[in-house]
Formats: sequence, C-alpha cells, structure tokens
Amino acid sequence: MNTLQVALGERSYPIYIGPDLLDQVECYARHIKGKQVLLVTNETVAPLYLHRVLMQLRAYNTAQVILPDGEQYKSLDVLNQIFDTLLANKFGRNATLIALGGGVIGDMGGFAAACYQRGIPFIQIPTTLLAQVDSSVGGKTGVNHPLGKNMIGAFYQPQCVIADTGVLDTLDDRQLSAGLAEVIKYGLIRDAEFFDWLDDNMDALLVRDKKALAYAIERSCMNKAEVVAEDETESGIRATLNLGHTFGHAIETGLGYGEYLHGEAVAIGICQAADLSRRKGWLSDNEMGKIKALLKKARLPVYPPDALSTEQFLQLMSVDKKNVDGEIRLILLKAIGQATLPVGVDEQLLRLTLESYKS
Ligand SMILES: O=C(O)C(=O)C[C@@H](O)[C@H](O)[C@H](O)COP(=O)(O)O
Repeated sequence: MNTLQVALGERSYPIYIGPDLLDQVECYARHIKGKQVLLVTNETVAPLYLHRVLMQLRAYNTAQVILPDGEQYKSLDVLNQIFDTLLANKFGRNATLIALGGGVIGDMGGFAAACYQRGIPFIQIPTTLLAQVDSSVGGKTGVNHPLGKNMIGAFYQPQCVIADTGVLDTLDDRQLSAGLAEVIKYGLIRDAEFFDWLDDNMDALLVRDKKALAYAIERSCMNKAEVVAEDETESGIRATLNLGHTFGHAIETGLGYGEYLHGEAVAIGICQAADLSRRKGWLSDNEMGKIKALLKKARLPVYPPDALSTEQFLQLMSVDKKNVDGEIRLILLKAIGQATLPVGVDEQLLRLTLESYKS
C-alpha cells in the first residue's frame, strides 16, 4: 500500500492506494470515531463490494443506502434518501458516512455528510478510476441542478480516501477511458513529463496493466493533492483542475445528465479549450495534434455533439462557477504542462471555436 497525504493543516488526510484495501480493517478503523456508520453506495457497486466492506465493519452499528447508478441521480431529490436513512436510524453527530462508489456517490455522500447535523465525518472509497484519481480527493462535494452541473455543494474534506486498485478489475472499458480523461488532464495542466509517460504507456493502461495503473493513480493523486494543499477553496491555482470542464459541463447539462460520462464530456472540453488556446497562438498545431491523439488513443471522444448548438453552448457556459460578473472565464493552455488561471475570452473567438471545432 502507498500512502499520500493531502496537507491541509487540521483537515489533512491520507490517500491509501493499493490492492485489496477493502479487506484491511486498519484503513477504516482509525478514521471512524463513533459506533454508527452509514454506507452510501449504488445498485452497480453494492452487489460487487458492499459485503466486503460490511465484513470489516462488524464492530459498528451500520445502515445502508443503495442509490440508483448514474449522473442523472446526483440530485437534491435523491440526496434526501441519505438524510432519511440517517434520521430513521437516529444517527448522531459522531456517525461516520462512507461513500462507496464513483464520483456521483462520492460527491453526494460527501455533501450529505457536510449538511447532516451541520457536518459529520466521512470516508471516500472510490470505485471508478475517475473517482480514484480526481473526485474523491480535494473535498468538492455537491449535487447537480437541472440548469447547471455541481451547482449546489460545499467544500468538505473526507477523513481519508481508500483507493483499492483491485476494484478496477470490474470497471467497464467505457468508465476506464472516462477516468483517463482526468489523468491526461494532470499532464496537460502541470506535469508535461507525465503527459509523455501517458503517451508511451496508454496501451498498457488500456489493458489494465497493474503496475501502469498504480503509477498513473499515484501520480494523478500526487498532482491533485499538491494543488488542493495550495488552494483548498479555489481562489487561484485550483481552478486549473477545471481544464475542459466549462465546455464539458455544458455538454453534460445540455444533453441531459448521464448521456455522456463526465470524463467523456471533459475529454471533448479539453480539446475545445486546447483549440481555443491554439487560436490564441499559445499552443502549436503540433501540441494540439498530440493532445487530440492521446485522448483518442484513450478511446475518448474529441468532438462535441452536433445536438448542441453554439447558442446553447454559450448559454450553458454562462452559468459556470468560474465566471465573474457574467463574463465567461476559461482555463486555457500555454503549453503541454502549463495551464493558465481563468481568463476572460473574447466572445467572437469563443464562437469561432465552438462553430469550427466540430467533427
Ligand atoms: O477538484 C477540483 O477542483 C476540480 O475542479 C476537479 C474536477 O475534475 C471535478 O470534476 C470537479 O468536481 C469539478 O468541480 P466544479 O467546481 O467545476 O463543479
């Protein structure tokens, strides 16, 4: 097992990475304070892994919530089921919530923990590649609104993250590729050497070579932990983690949550952000080509859906959380390995990019 630390003063926590961690009681026990534990998971993950986690929690008074699987269920309505179960079981302030699942479960479970009785401890057990390399780390929790992705939420850090790399064996290929979009993102925003490594090792990652996957997860988490430690609540550098997300969130919201996986929408958004950077003269044609080729090699989409018009894109992008006083601000690239902070972009250039960057 490898342990990384997210250094946030009194809110610091470890990320445990390794195989078969679900069966290691020490990973859980040292982070559970009271006797009550609520497990939040979904219909896909429960039959695969819930039993293994419960086996380690025999000393506790446990309850479970099994939610439907998919981004379309990351909503206030579904969130209420978690509160219902906490209350029905008379769980108090020292109860611990464990989120066992992908990004949707982690974000919703974390938000429920942040709100219930004004905050109870929670543990992230991410079961998708995307959740292991990105969403379980850093304390962004929340739910979607029909008009905007992740619009209702809170920064709320977990007690620990338990990334059991063995659970990726049951992940389907589409989900694996979606996770690779966020992995590639780290190379693009701050780690050019990692981008080159990914270029050389993408085939190994796609066939789930264990050594390659473990390395990609550790290096991604290391990058994320460093950024979050520097800027927990996104007043500066943390916004670079949002590369491609303004476009990506517009696709997810515009097409209806669940149509595209988050990582797929982000892959397209990364290409659109890279294309805009190229039009600004910051990125060369060669770099643009390398980015698109690596995303395609990871079996990710690189062109936006025809169903979304330029006007719809602009409308959806106008509610992004990085915007200031109504101005759309984007994370762009100066080079592979170097992202900008949010920059306001000329609307004409944005329109041109949206209209011309199509399949
Ligand atoms: O941790 C962050 O900060 C990120 O922006 C990481 C993103 O990859 C992640 O998708 C995040 O949930 C997006 O947050 P949002 O603030 O754009 O809703």
